[in-house]
Amino acid sequence: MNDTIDFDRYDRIRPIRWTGQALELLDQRKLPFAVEYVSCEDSDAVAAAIHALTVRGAPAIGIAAAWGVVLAAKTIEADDGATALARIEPAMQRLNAARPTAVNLAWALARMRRVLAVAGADWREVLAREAQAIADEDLAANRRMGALGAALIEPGNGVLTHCNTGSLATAGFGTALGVIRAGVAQGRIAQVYAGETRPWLQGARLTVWELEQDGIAPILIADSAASHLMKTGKVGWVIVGADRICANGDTANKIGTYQLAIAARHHGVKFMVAAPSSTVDMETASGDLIEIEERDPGELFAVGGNRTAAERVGAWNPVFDVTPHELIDAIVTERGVIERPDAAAMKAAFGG
Ligand SMILES: CSC[C@H]1O[C@H](OP(=O)(O)O)[C@H](O)[C@@H]1O
Repeated sequence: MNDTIDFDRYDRIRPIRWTGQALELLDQRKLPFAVEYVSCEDSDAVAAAIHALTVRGAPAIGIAAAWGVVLAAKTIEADDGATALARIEPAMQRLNAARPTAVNLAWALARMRRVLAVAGADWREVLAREAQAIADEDLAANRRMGALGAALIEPGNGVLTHCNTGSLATAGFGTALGVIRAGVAQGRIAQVYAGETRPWLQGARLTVWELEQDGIAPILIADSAASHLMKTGKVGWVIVGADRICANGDTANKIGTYQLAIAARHHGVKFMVAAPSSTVDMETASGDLIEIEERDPGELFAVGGNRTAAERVGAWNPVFDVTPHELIDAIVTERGVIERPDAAAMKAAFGG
């Protein structure tokens, strides 16, 4: 076992590219069968890309929104930041409305507002520097989280992950998938199991693709096989990401996470949430206050454009759920590990 991570091998995918004039997004609707970037020339194109899941994943949508603000600045005339802020606010509201659950979107926009409000005549350059800083800090946070989370994993076990929390969902390396990459690199993880993650198949399409780029061979399972896998004793940890972690540790994440946590506790499997501090929302007291995004029921009727459901059927498509903090064994951020998270532990770690 070693404690080094070869980032040249494990951190090569970049879903978001800033050209200086436009934002290029790796189109995650088309992976793994096509690797294509789309170019966003204005902030509304970025908002549309976030809503359409062209770019997705809590940290990644925050980063994309920050660059969306930079694109919006191209259309604004102002001599200082405060004047620009008033004029750019409508575009920021449209970016914020793109998706409701991941706090990173609002967090990134609030950060852009803070620097713009006090900027001078160079306010456009200030915005661009802040967007780049948000991306750079996310990458550094993911690499630190990887090491902190991997250190919790006893060597020799398998791990199960859900959805996609890798480079595609962040500035690079990933959150939960970063922990898994680090655990594999250090020889701690014997086998990675990936849940397909219906209906959008982030696991089957994105996580499997990412791991294959690293030379890691995951085993794909149906979402409905997760409890049965845990019963076999082959998995020591369930490791997932987050879209919003509340002041008491309740965590919103991809739909299906909650039932994984229930099954994990029943089978004595440990449950880890890995997310940067930009996903922590100390303003929201508990998980019942989180707005859960519901998407087009049509996402349940077909896969890859091929219908899989009988005709004339209704559907309900919430795309997140909330795992109560009592079912979480560890929350890992770049600031450290919170074991058995609750309101007191979160306050000690994040203030508020
Ligand atoms: C590090 S990504 C966090 C989070 O975002 C994903 O949701 P979506 O694919 O709908 O953007 C999923 O919940 C991940 O765990």
